[in-house]
Amino acid sequence: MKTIGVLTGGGDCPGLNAAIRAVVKQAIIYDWEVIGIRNGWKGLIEGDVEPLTHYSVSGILSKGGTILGTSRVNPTKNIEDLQRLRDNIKKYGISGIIACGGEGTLSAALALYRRGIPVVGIPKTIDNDVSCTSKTIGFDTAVTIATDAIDRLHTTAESHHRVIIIEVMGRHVGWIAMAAGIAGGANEILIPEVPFDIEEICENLKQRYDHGKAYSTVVVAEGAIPKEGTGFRMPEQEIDEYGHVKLGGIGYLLKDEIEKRVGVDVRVTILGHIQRGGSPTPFDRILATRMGITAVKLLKDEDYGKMVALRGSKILPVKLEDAVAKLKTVDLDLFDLAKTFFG
Ligand SMILES: Nc1ncnc2c1ncn2[C@@H]1O[C@H](COP(=O)(O)OP(=O)(O)OP(=O)(O)O)[C@@H](O)[C@H]1O
Ligand SMILES: O=P(O)(O)OC[C@H]1O[C@](O)(CO)[C@@H](O)[C@@H]1O
Ligand SMILES: [Mg+2]
Repeated sequence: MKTIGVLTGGGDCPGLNAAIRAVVKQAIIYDWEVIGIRNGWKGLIEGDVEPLTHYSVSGILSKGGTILGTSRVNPTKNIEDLQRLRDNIKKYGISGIIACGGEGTLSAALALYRRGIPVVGIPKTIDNDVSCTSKTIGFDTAVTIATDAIDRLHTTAESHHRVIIIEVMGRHVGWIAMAAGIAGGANEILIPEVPFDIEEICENLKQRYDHGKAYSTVVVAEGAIPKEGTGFRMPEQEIDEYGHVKLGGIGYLLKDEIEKRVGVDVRVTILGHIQRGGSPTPFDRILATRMGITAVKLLKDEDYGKMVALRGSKILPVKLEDAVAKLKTVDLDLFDLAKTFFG
């Protein structure tokens, strides 16, 4: 009999509960015990844990968020926390840890693995920016929500002959913007990987009006940046308690520029955390279920330091160090395809 621990770290996303449920169900088949670690690595440092049984995971498959809670705490920040974490692993008899997280939480998992802690990772983040896996848990749901929003904003933009800017999440990468932009037929898509030229965008929008298309939808990732020397100034940005730049608001900067340069009525919708809430899509439920089960199997094989990944149609292990070596940025061939529909 083994005892394993499971935690969720970083921003929450739909599908985490489906993964936790799968971990618990598979562990029960092996006759193992599962300890739920509350609020990411913080719970392991503080010894904030709860046993997870059949009953604790009953009815959570379709529920958004994470029943375990989450945080962005770095367990390797100081030696004292690291020691407390080790003491708690010993205290609760944990022989393997499953960490569900984005590149930050998984980098911490790798750092712990390198210090001898038996850990495997499950990639989750609406941003879809973890390498070595074609999809992360939560991305499909976020794209579905953003596409629905674009569809709805499209009809009102058309009725009022307006430009509507839809700002979506995507701190370092533009996967949500690109996927939802293509699916929703956006007239412009702005992503962090390809700095934008405000003059070019305004020219395209003007041309649409000249050609009788008296409305437009513009999708912008929150982390989009202007091309240098193109006359678009970004304000100073605030930093949050975990050292992340506080994003959100590029849509309003674009609005001012477009109104000034094109002379049309512009409205802005910032989708924000709506993209991270609510029920996961069937795709995310299935992905999370498969990943959760495979992660437990890796612990059974004592195949630590790995992350489960979607490779083609299979869920396979990859090295954590490869998964976090660099962010998975947008496929620029796909972005080129999206450009066919700009203007
Ligand atoms: N190289 C690293 N080593 C140890 N800890 C790290 C490392 N990089 C990031 N972290 C910790 O992981 C936390 C979570 O990272 P982050 O906030 O990026 O979330 P995430 O897990 O990537 O999920 P998401 O990006 O979807 O919100 C960070 O706040 C930081 O404390
Ligand atoms: O929950 P917070 O701290 O506002 O985090 C927002 C960030 O989290 C993410 O949603 C990733 O989970 C980013 O796209 C976004 O920038
Ligand atoms: Mg991250």
